[in-house]
Amino acid sequence: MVVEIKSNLPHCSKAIDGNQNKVEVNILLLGAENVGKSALTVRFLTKRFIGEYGNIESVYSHVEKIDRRDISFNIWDSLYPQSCESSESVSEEQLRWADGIVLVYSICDRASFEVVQQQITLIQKLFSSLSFSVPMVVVGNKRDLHHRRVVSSEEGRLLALSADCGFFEVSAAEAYHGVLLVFHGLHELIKEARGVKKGAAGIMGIMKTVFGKKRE
Ligand SMILES: Nc1nc2c(ncn2[C@@H]2O[C@H](COP(=O)(O)OP(=O)(O)OP(=O)(O)O)[C@@H](O)[C@H]2O)c(=O)[nH]1
Repeated sequence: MVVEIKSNLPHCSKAIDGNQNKVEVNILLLGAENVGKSALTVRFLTKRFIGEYGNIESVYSHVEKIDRRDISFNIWDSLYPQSCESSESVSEEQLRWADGIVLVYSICDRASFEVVQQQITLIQKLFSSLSFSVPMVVVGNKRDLHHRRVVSSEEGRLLALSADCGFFEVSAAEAYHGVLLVFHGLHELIKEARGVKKGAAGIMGIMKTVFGKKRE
C-alpha cells in the first residue's frame, strides 16, 4: 500500500492524463473540527483506524484501481479554522482545486451539522460567482456512537437532497467498506460530471462547426 504525502500546500494539478488508464481526482474534505476528517482519510488510504491523528493539514495521494483503471486520488484533509467566521471556512482556492467535495459532520454533534449547512450555503454562493460547480457528498460520521446520536439520518439525507449532494452515514472507527463507498461514490459523480462537460464541449464544437460554416 503506497500512500504519498504530497505536500502541506495543495498545488496538485487538475489533470486528466493523456493516458486513458490514469486519471487524477482531487477530493477536498471539509467540516468542523473533530468530526473525523482525518480518520476517514486514513481509513480510505490505509484501511486502518488509528484513533488519534493530530492537527495536520495535508494533501495525500493514493492510487486505486477502479474498473481496471488507475485512479489517483489526491485528498486534501483540511483544517477547520479556529475562531472562524463561517464566511472564511471555505476558500476560492480550495474550490478551484477540487474535483469533488466531502462535507463531514458527526452524528453526535449538532454544531458540526450546522457547520456543514453553513459551508454548503457558502460553497453554493462561491460556485455561482465562479460559474462552475463540482459534485459534493454529505457524510455523517461516528455512526458507531448511535447511543449519542443527536442528528437523525433523515436530517442528513434532507440536507443532502436539498443541496443536490450524495449522502452517506459511516463509522470511520468501525468499518472500511462504508468509507470506501463514500470515495467511490464521489468518484462516480465526478466521472459523470466530467462526461457531461465533455458532452457539452462536443455539442458546442458541433454547433460552432455548423453555424460557423453557415455564416461563411
Ligand atoms: N467513535 C468514533 N470516533 C471517531 C470516528 N472517527 C473519528 N473519531 C475520533 O474523533 C476524534 C477526531 O478525529 P479526527 O479524524 O482527528 O477529526 P478531524 O475532523 O480530522 O479533526 P481536526 O483535525 O480537528 O479537523 C478522534 O479522537 C478520532 O479517534 C468514528 O467513526 N467513531
